[in-house]
Amino acid sequence: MSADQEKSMTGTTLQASQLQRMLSGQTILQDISLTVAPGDVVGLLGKNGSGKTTLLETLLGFGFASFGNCSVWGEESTKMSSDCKQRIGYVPQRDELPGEMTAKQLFHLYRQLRPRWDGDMVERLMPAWELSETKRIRRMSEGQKQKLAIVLALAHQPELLVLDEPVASLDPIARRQFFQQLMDYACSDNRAIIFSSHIVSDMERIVNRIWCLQGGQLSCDRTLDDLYESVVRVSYKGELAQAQKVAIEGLLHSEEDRVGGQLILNNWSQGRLIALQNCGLENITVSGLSLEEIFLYLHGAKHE
Ligand SMILES: Nc1ncnc2c1ncn2[C@@H]1O[C@H](COP(=O)(O)OP(=O)(O)OP(=O)(O)O)[C@@H](O)[C@H]1O
Repeated sequence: MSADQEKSMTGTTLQASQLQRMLSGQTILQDISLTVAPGDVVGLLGKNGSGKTTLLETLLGFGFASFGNCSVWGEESTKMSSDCKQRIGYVPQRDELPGEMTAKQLFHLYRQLRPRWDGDMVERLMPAWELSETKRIRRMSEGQKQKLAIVLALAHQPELLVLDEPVASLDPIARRQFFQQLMDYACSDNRAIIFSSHIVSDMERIVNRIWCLQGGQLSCDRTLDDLYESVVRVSYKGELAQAQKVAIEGLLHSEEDRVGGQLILNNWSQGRLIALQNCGLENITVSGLSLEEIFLYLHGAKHE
């Protein structure tokens, strides 16, 4: 193992502290502190306009923070050396591929620029993903362009892979192939992945950490397991007075039926069961939620 590889196994891949970003006089990102370590597969969730693209672009140094700082492998994001950039793969939300070129021409170019180019992977993925090497990129469909952008981002075996809505234009079969490829890629311990997507069910299969952006602020930065254990559905028999309900910590949602009801609670711990029993509730059962349900409840978007 090289010294560089050893360093990235143990060190922090990416770090941001009190990050703020203003655009056209508006605060888009506010007070964001986070770290990414080798082995992290981070899913970035947030409503339209919550700041996901702006955050990813700022972390990678495509724009300057108005306050705070961010760095990749210890190098300030906006001043990264070319060595550092070589270790990153990025798929932007909007296609930025040169339309007049073919994939074959692009590969030829990239192979010269990127020492760790994995020609075997490219040769395997192109037919598997039904991509033409000889068609001009501008004649490709949006989904085909997105797939090509993913191949290009993966082909130099980056240690940090950042994907901004990589599956938005992909059909269900292509999405499955993409996630399989991403899982293979994530198997190597020294790699880290950050990707944003609105398709939460897909994300759930691969990530081990979740970031939620709400109005430009990082409202959640938790491991997936922690989130599953923390946000739960509690079913009960009995009746809760309004005053009792208001006093329940972390209550995200509640609904009642003739014999009892359900509570969706944040920050759940087994110790809280006694407090609910003390409210006179019986037959209390606690069950988990899907990531999509958790996301909707945390955003107050799940209705009775
Ligand atoms: N150059 C800019 N000038 C002013 N405002 C901007 C600029 N770029 C983005 N914004 C605003 O910043 C906010 C966040 O945009 P961003 O694209 O980061 O959101 P997003 O979470 O990626 O959204 P989506 O899910 O729709 O892709 C939006 O309100 C957007 O209008």
